[in-house]
Amino acid sequence: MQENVKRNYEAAKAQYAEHGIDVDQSLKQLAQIKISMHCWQGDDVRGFLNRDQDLTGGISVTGNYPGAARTPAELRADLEKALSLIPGKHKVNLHAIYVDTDEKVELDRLEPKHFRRWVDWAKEQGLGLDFNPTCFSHEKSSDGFTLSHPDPEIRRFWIDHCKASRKISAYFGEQLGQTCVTNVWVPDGFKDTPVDRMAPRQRLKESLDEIFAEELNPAYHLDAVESKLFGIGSEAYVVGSHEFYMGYGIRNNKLICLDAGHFHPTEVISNKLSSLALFADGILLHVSRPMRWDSDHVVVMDDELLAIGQELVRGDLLGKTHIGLDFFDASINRVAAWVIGTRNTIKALLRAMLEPVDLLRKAELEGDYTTRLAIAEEFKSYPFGAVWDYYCEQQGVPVREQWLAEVKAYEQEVLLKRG
Ligand SMILES: C[C@H](O)[C@H](O)[C@@H](O)C(=O)CO
Ligand SMILES: [Mn+2]
Repeated sequence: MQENVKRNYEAAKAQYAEHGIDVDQSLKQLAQIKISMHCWQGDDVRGFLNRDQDLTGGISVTGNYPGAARTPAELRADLEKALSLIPGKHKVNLHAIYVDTDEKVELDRLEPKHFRRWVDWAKEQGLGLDFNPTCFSHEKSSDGFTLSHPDPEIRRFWIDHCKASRKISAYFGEQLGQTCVTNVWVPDGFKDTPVDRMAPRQRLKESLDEIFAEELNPAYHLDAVESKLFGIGSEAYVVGSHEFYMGYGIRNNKLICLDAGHFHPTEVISNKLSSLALFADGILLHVSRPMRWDSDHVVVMDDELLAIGQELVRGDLLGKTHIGLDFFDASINRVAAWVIGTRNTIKALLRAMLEPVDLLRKAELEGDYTTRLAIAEEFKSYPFGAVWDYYCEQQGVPVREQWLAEVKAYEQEVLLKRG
């Protein structure tokens, strides 16, 4: 261990201890938290199933930074590089289009065997896996509708795809001995004001009921549903709105997925967690950074990220929350994007764990808002960075920006050699 890292850590630990904060205990807790790192940052949400298909579904990736992964093997190598620079043991979140098989197979016919190589790799790396049906970037979603489509044949295709996805998820869970969360997000919606808001929602509900009809072992598989306010091309109306999935998830014991970019621009998901936690079985987060819209920028240490960490820690919600990431930026090195966003998410949790919550809560209960504000502000400059450095060193990953040199070397040696 670097001498200065250890020395700074001991000094920081003593400062926190003065307020009753057990830093070693916090680091033990932090090491238990798995972040689900989304594979789609590695290749701009292209996948391997229909590589010539444009990205659709009202989401968009901009930038042309060289080195995007072109094959499952390249994507795994990039993920490995990123994960080697992030402290802790985590999960990788796959979309169905990231299937790794030599067979030509359609989305509704996918089977666990088509993902065997991913499972072998995850076992080898000691990782968990999460999953998502891909209800976009396909000819059968070209008019913007999938599970709520008025045509029963198209609906059937997407229902079967989602059912197949649950089987794959259960297989992941069984093989890896840990829960696989499978998140259903569909882009369905209208660009302009609809006449009938009810019928598509009724159809979506019926499709979901059929998809979830088969009970699967929750030790290995959990379902989540993700809402959205608007997308590109669904500005006026999204079938799977927040109210729709709040109702659906609570009534049917599904995890409710909150994506940081899926609400009104001044609305924050941190303020929703405590309410949702009182009524929902569990929560899935898509930690993202909306820049004026659902732009999926790389997660940085901003107020909202810290607020999410604080809500999870203060509300004791880490046990019922699955933390996933959802950003995609093709204007910077994609491995660096993962490292920055994932390290920040973990760092925000650490910052939240190093706050004198009991003291702040007591001040609030007593109506002493002066103390609440004063202490909260002073703690913003407490030496959490020294604790973070120590944690990185303890977990065997680079301290501070030292990881960047490794990414730059990987860029030279691997990424820039891709055509
Ligand atoms: C690729 C993801 O499934 C997608 O980003 C979804 O989670 C979403 O957030 C759509 O806006
Ligand atoms: Mn999302």
